[in-house]
Amino acid sequence: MCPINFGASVYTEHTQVPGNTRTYAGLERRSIMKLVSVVADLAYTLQQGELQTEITSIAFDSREVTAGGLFVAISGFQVDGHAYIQQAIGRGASAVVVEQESVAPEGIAVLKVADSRDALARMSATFYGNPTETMNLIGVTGTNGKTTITYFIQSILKAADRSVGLIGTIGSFIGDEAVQSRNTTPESLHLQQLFFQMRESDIRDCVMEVSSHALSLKRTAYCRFRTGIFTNLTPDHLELHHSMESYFEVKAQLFDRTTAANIVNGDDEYGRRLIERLRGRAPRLIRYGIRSENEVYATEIRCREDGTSFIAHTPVGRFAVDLHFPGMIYVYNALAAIAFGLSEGIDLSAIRRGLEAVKGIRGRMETVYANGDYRVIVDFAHTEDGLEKLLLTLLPFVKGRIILVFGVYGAEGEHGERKRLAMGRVAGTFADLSVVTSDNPKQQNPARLLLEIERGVQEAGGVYRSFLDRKEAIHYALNECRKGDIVVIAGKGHETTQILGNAEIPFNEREIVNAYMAEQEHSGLELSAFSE
Ligand SMILES: CC(=O)N[C@H]1[C@@H](OP(=O)(O)OP(=O)(O)OC[C@H]2O[C@@H](n3ccc(=O)[nH]c3=O)[C@H](O)[C@@H]2O)O[C@H](CO)[C@@H](O)[C@@H]1O[C@H](C)C(=O)N[C@@H](C)C(=O)N[C@H](CCC(=O)O)C(=O)O
Ligand SMILES: Nc1ncnc2c1ncn2[C@@H]1O[C@H](COP(=O)(O)OP(=O)(O)OP(=O)(O)O)[C@@H](O)[C@H]1O
Repeated sequence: MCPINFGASVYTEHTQVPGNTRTYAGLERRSIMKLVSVVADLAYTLQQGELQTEITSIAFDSREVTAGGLFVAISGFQVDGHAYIQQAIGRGASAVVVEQESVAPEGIAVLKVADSRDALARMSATFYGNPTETMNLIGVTGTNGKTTITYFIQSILKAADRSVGLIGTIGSFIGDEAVQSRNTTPESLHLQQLFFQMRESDIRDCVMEVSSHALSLKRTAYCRFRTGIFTNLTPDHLELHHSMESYFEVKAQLFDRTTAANIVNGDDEYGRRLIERLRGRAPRLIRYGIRSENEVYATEIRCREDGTSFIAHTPVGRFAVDLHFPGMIYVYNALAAIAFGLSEGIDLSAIRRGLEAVKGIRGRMETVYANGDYRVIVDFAHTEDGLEKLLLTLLPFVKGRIILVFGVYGAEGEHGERKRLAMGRVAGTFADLSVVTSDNPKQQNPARLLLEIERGVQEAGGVYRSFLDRKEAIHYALNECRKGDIVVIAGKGHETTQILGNAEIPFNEREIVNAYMAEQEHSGLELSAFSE
């Protein structure tokens, strides 16, 4: 019997997902497992207490501990979880797992491990009955394109009449039920809870985004992946990985753990390096890309303002596809999903139906306002590569100017600064007007971040204006918009908050744009503000 504890607070997230968002209230089921069973596959030293202690739940946050729970103390980036052991015990924890010498009252079991994050992953998988052992788990990794590919795969599996779970940046789905999430790849405990719930709902297929943070921080340890998909690798998250080499090595780890297929972008520089490494090894390797040397490739690619058509070539036949997304990046993302469909033996007509059924993804090339004269797009482009590809996709279709509103979140220090400079250069090169602003500056000085971005725009000879306040920046861009122009608001995509200091403030770009436009229309100002 597998113990379950889905309290209402098990999964507290910030971003919104579309659909009927699932809450865990009312789902709480309690079972009890002896500590000795929870740690059966764990290397540990028992410092005090009893292994016969009964455990009702696991928590890595003291604020979420419930009576009879097991608290795992993690030394974090911000604070040290060991400082919250007393709080966890105060909330009823009957056992704690630590990686530093810690004191606890008599009667509380204390287990010392080498790595708390790894221990959390191990115990969570055990506690929830190792659900991925009986699942078809597909992991998608790479810098850009993960979310889109997971949505394409979800839709292909649905077209093949299979129930599917999805875990990623915009949120997670247990079948059609949405679950909000904070991270692209949730913490190991939350992952195992999601997998468990999927199995409870008879869902065997699950497609998930696997971020490099997740791989580094052991969130996906003890998950059994059948298929791995690699999209591309361009500079991002270097504050954690320090170099592209170690960023690549972390991503590559996923492909040592797969059992059914590895699907890799053969046109990407790092994809080719991965292919060299995987060639001749099990499991089956499938390369995708535009070039015909790949097993799955595309010809006759035609981009329209509202979509892209192409002929997909596969070892078992070719077929026409018409995507609802404009641009080459979506051809790549679709080819990855096609390769997956093939590896699963799904027939080509279902693959095509699945791809064409994806009408839009929140914050991915999303038109949030349009009238005959101008269009406002929100997109999640937040890397140099993503921003460049977004602007290059739009360039052929814009009759007037591209007005780009963007900021760059990037960590403190040289990597963050380099990212801001690089994205500033891209904006200065391809946008007619850059409106530089803030994007989750968090604890950093927003004015300094803007100066670093501006330097890039200036180096590229771009025209720009800067506003610390993102809402003001959007208003300025909308007010500047003339017939034929496109306003692109990049960086936040699906996100609905702005993080300033430690505060997370509601910030919905769709609402801001539409409220402003409604106001203009109402006051009759549109004639002057949006004249040619
Ligand atoms: C940098 C990073 O990855 N941070 C993650 C990390 O948080 P942390 O180490 O900073 O946690 P902390 O605040 O120092 O706390 C340490 C420990 O003390 C505990 N604590 C804290 C306070 C308290 O009162 N009681 C208590 O027990 C915390 O629950 C935690 O276990 O562990 C947390 C729990 O798993 C994550 O939610 C958190 O992700 C934060 C929100 C984050 O922004 N992560 C980003 C960088 C991230 O992971 N991104 C990737 C990639 C996205 C992409 O592709 O672009 C993702 O997968 O989302
Ligand atoms: N194949 C691709 N190559 C380059 N850029 C892409 C690609 N696919 C999408 N993008 C850009 O990256 C943005 C994010 O796309 P998507 O959400 O699919 O990627 P992701 O890998 O999930 O990102 P993240 O992990 O940061 O959430 C898109 O809005 C688009 O601008």
